[in-house]
Amino acid sequence: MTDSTDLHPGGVLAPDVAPSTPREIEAWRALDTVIDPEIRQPVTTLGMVAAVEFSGDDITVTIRLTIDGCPMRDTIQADVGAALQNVTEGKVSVRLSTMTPQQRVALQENLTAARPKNPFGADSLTKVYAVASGKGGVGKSTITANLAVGLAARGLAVGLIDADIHGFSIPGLLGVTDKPTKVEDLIMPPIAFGVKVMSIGMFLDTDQPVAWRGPMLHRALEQFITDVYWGDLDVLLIDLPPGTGDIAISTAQLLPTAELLVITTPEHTAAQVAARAGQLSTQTSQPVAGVIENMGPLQLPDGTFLEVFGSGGGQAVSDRLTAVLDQHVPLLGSIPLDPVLRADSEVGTPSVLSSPEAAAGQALQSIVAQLATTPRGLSGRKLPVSPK
Ligand SMILES: Nc1ncnc2c1ncn2[C@@H]1O[C@H](COP(=O)(O)OP(=O)(O)OP(=O)(O)O)[C@@H](O)[C@H]1O
Repeated sequence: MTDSTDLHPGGVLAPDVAPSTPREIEAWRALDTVIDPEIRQPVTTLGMVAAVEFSGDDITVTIRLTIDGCPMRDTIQADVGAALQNVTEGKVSVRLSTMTPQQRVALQENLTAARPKNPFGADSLTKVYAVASGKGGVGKSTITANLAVGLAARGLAVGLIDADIHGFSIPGLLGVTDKPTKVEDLIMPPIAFGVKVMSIGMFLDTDQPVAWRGPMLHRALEQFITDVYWGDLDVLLIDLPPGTGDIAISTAQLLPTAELLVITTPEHTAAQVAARAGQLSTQTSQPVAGVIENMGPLQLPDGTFLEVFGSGGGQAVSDRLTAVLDQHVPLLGSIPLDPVLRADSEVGTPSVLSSPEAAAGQALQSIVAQLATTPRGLSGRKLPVSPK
């Protein structure tokens, strides 16, 4: 008899029927390639495979989902079926069951065992960008959502926290309707376009107004950081509320390696307000990674440009912050006013993917390229984080 204990976890997460024959072991190895979409680890190591049973050439696999009604059930079922196609000529059936409470506790313990309470603390290798603006309506959330999706499309593991608690719009921008699932006390963020997304909006009725004070906002952000299973992220983006409020200070405390991205429109008054938001970084010791101008000149069908919101604001903020902070703060790009970006946002399909040839899509791609860092999983090298 072959010892198969290295193929699967033990204890309560051990399979009901352990693989023993060469065929079963081969099937088990094929299942190693099936990655749970939420946890991003092989279903075999998570204890999600309860049994692999042959009847002649037909094979039946029993998968334990973490919770009943898991939103990823169809994906997991399809991936398991696909992984076993080459293992047998016979029929492949995938049966779904649900973990027991004891199994869920064991899984949560396994997932959190080696994890620091704050996975984005001072020693973290994750690049953290907090996206700030001086005032509302400048397109901060739209840009944050697009940057996250663009970075994920380049193979980076990306998380996105919507900390714009009063005006949360990230779920809509990414078409997320799923609620986060829970494995005991651990929250599994929904995934959209490869990005793990958390928003307070996922816990509220859509029409409910939110009147939260500073300490509650701090606690909400803290929970998003400590109670959510983010896994190993290359990049974490935070969509901050507009202005220089409490949550910006909380971000600096809870995410000590965070760098700011400052969004402004081209007009002079907006640039002044944006520069003030950027200067807050002197109080919180956060470097400013760059400035992004949004709603720049709109190209008309005759090829001329219409400066709806004026011009030069992005460069002005970059110059001002470079002068005031003791560092070069680059203008990372100017995204033009583009009806395509607005229309894509409305239906939850980010332009960076769905309209890369449009004017805004191209500008966003260029900014993504500047922010992209080497995927940690592939390189095994440390990321250039710069803790203050
Ligand atoms: N470059 C652009 N071209 C056309 N429309 C844009 C552009 N950028 C943003 N918009 C539109 O402007 C509106 C405001 O954008 P968004 O909600 O992202 O702003 P915001 O700065 O996050 O606002 P708040 O912080 O108040 O939530 C949205 O309807 C969005 O689709």
